[in-house]
Amino acid sequence: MQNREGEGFLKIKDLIKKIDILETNVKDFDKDIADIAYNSKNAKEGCAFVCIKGFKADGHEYIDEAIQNGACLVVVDEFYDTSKIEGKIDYIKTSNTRKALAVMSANFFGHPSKDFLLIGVTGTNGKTSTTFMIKSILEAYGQKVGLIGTIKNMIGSSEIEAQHTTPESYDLQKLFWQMKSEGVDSVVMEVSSHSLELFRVYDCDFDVGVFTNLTQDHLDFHGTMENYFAAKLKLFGMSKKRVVNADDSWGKRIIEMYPDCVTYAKDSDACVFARNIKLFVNKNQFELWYNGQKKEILLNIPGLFSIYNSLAAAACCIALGVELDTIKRGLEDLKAVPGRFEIVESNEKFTIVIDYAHTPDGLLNLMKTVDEVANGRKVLLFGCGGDRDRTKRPIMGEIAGKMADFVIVTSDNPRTEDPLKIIADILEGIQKTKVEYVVIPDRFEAIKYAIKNARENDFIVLAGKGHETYQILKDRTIPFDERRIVKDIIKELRE
Ligand SMILES: CC(=O)N[C@H]1[C@@H](OP(=O)(O)OP(=O)(O)OC[C@H]2O[C@@H](n3ccc(=O)[nH]c3=O)[C@H](O)[C@@H]2O)O[C@H](CO)[C@@H](O)[C@@H]1O[C@H](C)C(=O)N[C@@H](C)C(=O)N[C@H](CCC(=O)O)C(=O)O
Repeated sequence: MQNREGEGFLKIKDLIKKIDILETNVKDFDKDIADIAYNSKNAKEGCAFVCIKGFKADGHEYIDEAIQNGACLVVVDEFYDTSKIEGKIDYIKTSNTRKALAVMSANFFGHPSKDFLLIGVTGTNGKTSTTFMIKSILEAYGQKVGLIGTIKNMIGSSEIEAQHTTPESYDLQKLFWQMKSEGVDSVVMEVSSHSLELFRVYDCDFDVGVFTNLTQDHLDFHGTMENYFAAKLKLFGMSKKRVVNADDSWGKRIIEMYPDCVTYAKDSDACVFARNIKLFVNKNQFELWYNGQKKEILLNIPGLFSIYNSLAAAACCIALGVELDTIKRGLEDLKAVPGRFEIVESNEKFTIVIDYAHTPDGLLNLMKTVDEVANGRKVLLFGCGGDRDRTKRPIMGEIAGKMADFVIVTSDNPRTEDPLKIIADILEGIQKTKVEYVVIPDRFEAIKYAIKNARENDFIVLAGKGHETYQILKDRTIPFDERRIVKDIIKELRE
C-alpha cells in the first residue's frame, strides 16, 4: 500500500490546524513531520506520536518508546503532567487526543474525503449488506466505488483486509487517501457506534448518512440503549443528507429531529417502500416504490432483512439522484454478501445456511426468514460472544427456543470467558421455552452433531460466525471457517 510519504512531509503548523492547544513547548512550527503514530510500536523517524488513554493501556506510558523509535513530537491529553517530558521532546497538550488524532490525520492526508462522495451507514443490523448494495448500485451508475466495512475493504473489485468495521481515524484517513489516489468517485462505509463514540470518523464530511435500525447490542460498551442511540445519532449531525428506516422506533426519533430525511419502510408510509414481497430460499422478489413509480426487483440476496437493506440502499441512491432503472440493475447485479444467509450445503436430505446474526433482533429476523422458506425441522446452532454484552444471551436463548424446532447451544468467540458460563446464560432463556436442545461447547463437534443427526428436510442454521473464519479462545485466534468445516464433515461422514 502506498502512503503519504511519497508526497512529502507536513509542517507542524499545518498538521495541528483546528486542534485546540492547551499548552506547548514547540518553538519551530515550521518543522516537518514525516507521519503520525498512535501506537508507540509504529512510531518512526520524524513522526508525531499521539498518546491515547485507552481501555487497556495508556499511550502516555509509551512516550519513551516512541522517542526511541524516532518520534519528534508528542500530543498529550489534558490530564498529563508535561514536566515528565519537558526538555526531552516537543509536545502539544490538547483537550482530547482521540479528536486530535482524527483532525491531524485528516490534515496529514489532505482531507481526501472532500474529493469523493462519502456515504456512512449505521445501525445495529444490516450495515454490511446495505453497503454492498449501495456499492453495486453506484457501480451500475458508472462510478468507481470504495467500500469500508466488517468483512473487507475494497477499491472497485480489489480487496484490502479489514481489522475493524470502522478503522481508527488515522487508518481511515490513510485508506481514504489511497482510495482518492486510485480515483474513486464515492466511498460507502459502515460506521459503528464505537467509531462514533471514539472519534474515529470525527472531521469526516458525509454526503449521506443512512440509519438501518437500532436493537440491543454493545451494552457492554454503551451501558444503555439511550447512550447507544446517542452515539449513532452523531452521524446524522455530520451528514448533509439523511436516509432513515421509518419502521424503526429509534428511526422515527431521527425523522422527528430531521424532517427532511429520505425515509423508507416496508409499507407505504415512507418516501421509498416495498410491496408484494415474496421470499424464497435463495432469492426475494418485491416491488420497489418511489414517487408513484414502481420497479419489480429480483434480489439474489435472500431473507426478509434483505428487503429492508435494499430499501435503505435504494433510498440512499435516490437521495444521490440515481434513477430507479439503475437502482434495479445495481440491486439485481449483486450476487451475494459473504456470510449473510449464505447457503453452504443443499442436498436431497438437508440444507445448511450460515449467517452472521449475533444480536437478539438479528437472530429473530433470521429465524423469521427460515420460517418462511424451510420445509422441515428448523435446527438452530448458535452461541454468544465472550467479553461482550451479557444481557443479550438469555434473550437470544428465548428467541431460539421460540423460533426453532431444535437448538444446539455452542460457543462463538468465548474470548477470556468460560464457554460453559456463557452457555449457562443462554440456557436461562432457552429454559423458558419448551424447545428440545443439546449443549455441545466445542463448535466443531456441534456442527458435526447437527449434520450426523440431520433428519429429512432439516433446515440447519449456523448463526453467529457468518463471514468470520476464526474462533477467539482466550488470547488465541484459531482458524475456523464454517464453509470448509461443513464440507469436510459431510465428506468424512460419507466415507
Ligand atoms: C473498545 C474499543 O473499540 N477499543 C479500541 C481502542 O482501544 P483503546 O483506545 O482502548 O486502546 P488500548 O489498547 O487501551 O491502548 C491505548 C493506546 O495506547 C497505545 N499503545 C498501546 C500499547 C503499546 O505498546 N504502545 C502504545 O502506544 C495504543 O495504540 C492506543 O493508542 O482503539 C484501538 C486502536 O484503534 C482498537 O484496536 C480497540 O478496538 C478493540 C480491539 C475492539 O475490539 N473494538 C471493537 C469493540 C470495535 O471497535 N468494534 C466496532 C464494530 C462493532 C459492531 O458494530 O459490531 C468496530 O468498528 O470495529
